[in-house]
Amino acid sequence: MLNIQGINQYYNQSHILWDLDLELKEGSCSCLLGRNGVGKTTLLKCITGLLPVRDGQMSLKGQDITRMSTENRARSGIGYVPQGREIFPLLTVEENLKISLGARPDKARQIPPQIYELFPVLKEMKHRRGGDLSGGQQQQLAIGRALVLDPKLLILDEPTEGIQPNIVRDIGEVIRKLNSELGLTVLLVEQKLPFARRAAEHFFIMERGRVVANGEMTALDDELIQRYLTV
Ligand SMILES: Nc1ncnc2c1ncn2[C@@H]1O[C@H](COP(=O)(O)OP(=O)(O)OP(=O)(O)O)[C@@H](O)[C@H]1O
Repeated sequence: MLNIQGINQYYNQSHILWDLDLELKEGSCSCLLGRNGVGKTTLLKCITGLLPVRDGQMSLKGQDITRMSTENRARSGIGYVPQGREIFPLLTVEENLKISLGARPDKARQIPPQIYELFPVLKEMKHRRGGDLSGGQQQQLAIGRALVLDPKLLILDEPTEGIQPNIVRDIGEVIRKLNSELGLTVLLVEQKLPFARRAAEHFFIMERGRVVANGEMTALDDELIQRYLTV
């Protein structure tokens, strides 16, 4: 459903992504792995349109999105939960969720009830300011905000970073549910291997701006871990 072919990306003169290819199958749940600085976040930002690619091609469900704006990619079905969550601390939980409503093609005015069903804590706290929530609650809010747009592909950048273990478990369950029950295609960047193994069925490993290995999560063995992931 997402097809990336030969993309190159630069920060000024620094060449970060090198002829990178990646393909996500419809309904799959994949984890992007790799040591710090190999280009994982950069790749996610290229997929969402936050960063331009110099060349190469990206398509979503057959539609060329390579030069499409971030807003139009969101409307086309790409949901993004950024690293560090980036919620609006002074807006309430409800306002944080409503901000995305304007971009829905159907111009819905109400927050889809499913979001409060997935994250009951957001309903309980809907009048609280985003900045007053715990890290785990803010992460749930960031995922909820991405879901407001009813995405087909959900991209999450380190969703468990700095979050207490019981909430990490909840987030893992929500990701599984979104993928297996609601059919969303999921791509996440994750440093915690046990979480990655539980949440995703496929892996992609990046090194120096390229995808150097990929496969079923069950094939992620000690040799690959030693070679590409151990610090
Ligand atoms: N805004 C920027 N300007 C210049 N260089 C950048 C910028 N953002 C990232 N880089 C560099 O690009 C490279 C890839 O960074 P990126 O954040 O994509 O890696 P990553 O694999 O996500 O790492 P991490 O696991 O630490 O988040 C790194 O060398 C980083 O220093």
